[in-house]
Amino acid sequence: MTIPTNMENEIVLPVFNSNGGKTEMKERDQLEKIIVIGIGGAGNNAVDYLYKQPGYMDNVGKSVVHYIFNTDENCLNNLQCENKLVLGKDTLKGKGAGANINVGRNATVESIDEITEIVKGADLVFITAGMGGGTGTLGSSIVAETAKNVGAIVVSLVTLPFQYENRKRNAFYGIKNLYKYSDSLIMIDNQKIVDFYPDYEFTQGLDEANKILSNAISGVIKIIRNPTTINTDFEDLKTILNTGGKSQILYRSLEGEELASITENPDETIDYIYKEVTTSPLITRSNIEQATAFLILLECSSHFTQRIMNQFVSRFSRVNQEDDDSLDDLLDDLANLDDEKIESIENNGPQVIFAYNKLPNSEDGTPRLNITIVATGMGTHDSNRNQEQHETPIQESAYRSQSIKAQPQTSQTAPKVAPNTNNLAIKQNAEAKVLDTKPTPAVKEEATSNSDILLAGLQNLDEASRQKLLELLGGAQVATNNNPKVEEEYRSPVLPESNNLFVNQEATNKSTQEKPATKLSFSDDDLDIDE
Ligand SMILES: Nc1nc2c(ncn2[C@@H]2O[C@H](COP(=O)(O)OP(=O)(O)OP(=O)(O)O)[C@@H](O)[C@H]2O)c(=O)[nH]1
Repeated sequence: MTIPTNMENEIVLPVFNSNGGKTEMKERDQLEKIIVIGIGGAGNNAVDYLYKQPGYMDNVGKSVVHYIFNTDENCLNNLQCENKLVLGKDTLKGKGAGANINVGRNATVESIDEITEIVKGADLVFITAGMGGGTGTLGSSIVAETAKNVGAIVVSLVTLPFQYENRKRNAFYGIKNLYKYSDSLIMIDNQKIVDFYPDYEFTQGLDEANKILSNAISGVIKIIRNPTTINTDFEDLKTILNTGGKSQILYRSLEGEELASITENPDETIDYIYKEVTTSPLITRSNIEQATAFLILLECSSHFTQRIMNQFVSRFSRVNQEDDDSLDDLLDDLANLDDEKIESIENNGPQVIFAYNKLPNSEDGTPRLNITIVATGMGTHDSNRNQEQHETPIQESAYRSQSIKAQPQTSQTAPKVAPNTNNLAIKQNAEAKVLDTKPTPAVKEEATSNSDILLAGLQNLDEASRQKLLELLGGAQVATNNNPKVEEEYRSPVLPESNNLFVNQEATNKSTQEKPATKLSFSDDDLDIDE
């Protein structure tokens, strides 16, 4: 990808102050539009950490739009990021959601038109939040759904609560919803901060988690934005994320003693690097060995020779050199090479898209390595790389195929608050969003940590709830057109009393060929609301 230098093609993005009103305009070029949104206190802190990363704002951060959303206006005012949105300001008057996920969700829904305006035209949206609190837990999935609605790729990065907070249940609701609207979901387990850094001062420990969140975000942006010797771009990221399954973003920066033996003892050093990269202490289990596709950016000093690079990347692609020998017969007989013979070539290993950038050696001459990996396809049944065999995020969702790719924002007018059809659907779905999926006893027995419970739960619900969701979305989008009753319900800060929040039964019946509508039962009693 070449970065355009022609400033005539600039587009203009709206920037909000803490009142949700536009205060200034910023100019960007016509690169893919990338937006980073931190929602709730933890999400805000992660974006703030990103701002503080040395060199980030002077480099790739310049071409990215950053926002912080929160119900708590004070929290927003204390942070560096200039683009701020107070959620649910009319109702909450800038006060926080008080750890009540119902309040946080309604506040986000109240601000849905501003959020839509912000994500309009986005190609890639990062959403970061802490699961378990009032604002970010369900607010994040509403933002994610809105971003999917404009056709963006959504990468979500969240923290799981400390065990002592007793917020696992809320966190589970949040993760479950966010998972549906995310092309990639990365989870950092706060509890592991205690296990890995028991003697760190409290905020220093939190910063370790914030560092991982912000490194993952900046690593992916670098893959897209930084011109590299072997180039990668946004399309490469899309190819990898469209492989389907769960995905993981890993980042590691290494230098010094541990790498010093890379030229004398490459095998041992590569073992060390592989372990360092794939076992990041705070990230929930990644099962990276199950990945079916990788996007790997290696930025390294001159110590990393062709041979070493080949050995290292082969660890991920699981290439067996003998497989390549079997191609000799075909190469010797090129004149008779027909499609059938080409079809017989097996692509057994994961797909790997590789980017490389040379780094200067460190001052004392020792090696340096920054590695960013987007791994995906974990949890799909077929680990072969043939993409057609996977249910891709785009293929699987009628909702996504209906999504409208918005045009880049070119107007200088303030964001409108007129409701649109997609927003109404989101508002409606937000009410029905939380399914009744308490972890089964079996899951509880197996689970040993926050992340185990959450991950086991996600795996459990996946197929059935996805189907339910598709039915719901198919009906709901048609149904909510100009339905003032629905609009009114969504404006309401509290949920309707009815347990059955599936609003338009008639449309759903039509969309499911007169089968009974899928009922998504949900009441406030299902939520673990600390009041
Ligand atoms: N790693 C990390 N986790 C955090 C940080 N701040 C909060 N958390 C975690 O995120 C969870 C949610 O907290 P917040 O993000 O502050 O909550 P919120 O979404 O703003 O919700 P309300 O405060 O209730 O409006 C907490 O339970 C913590 O586990 C942070 O700076 N770093």
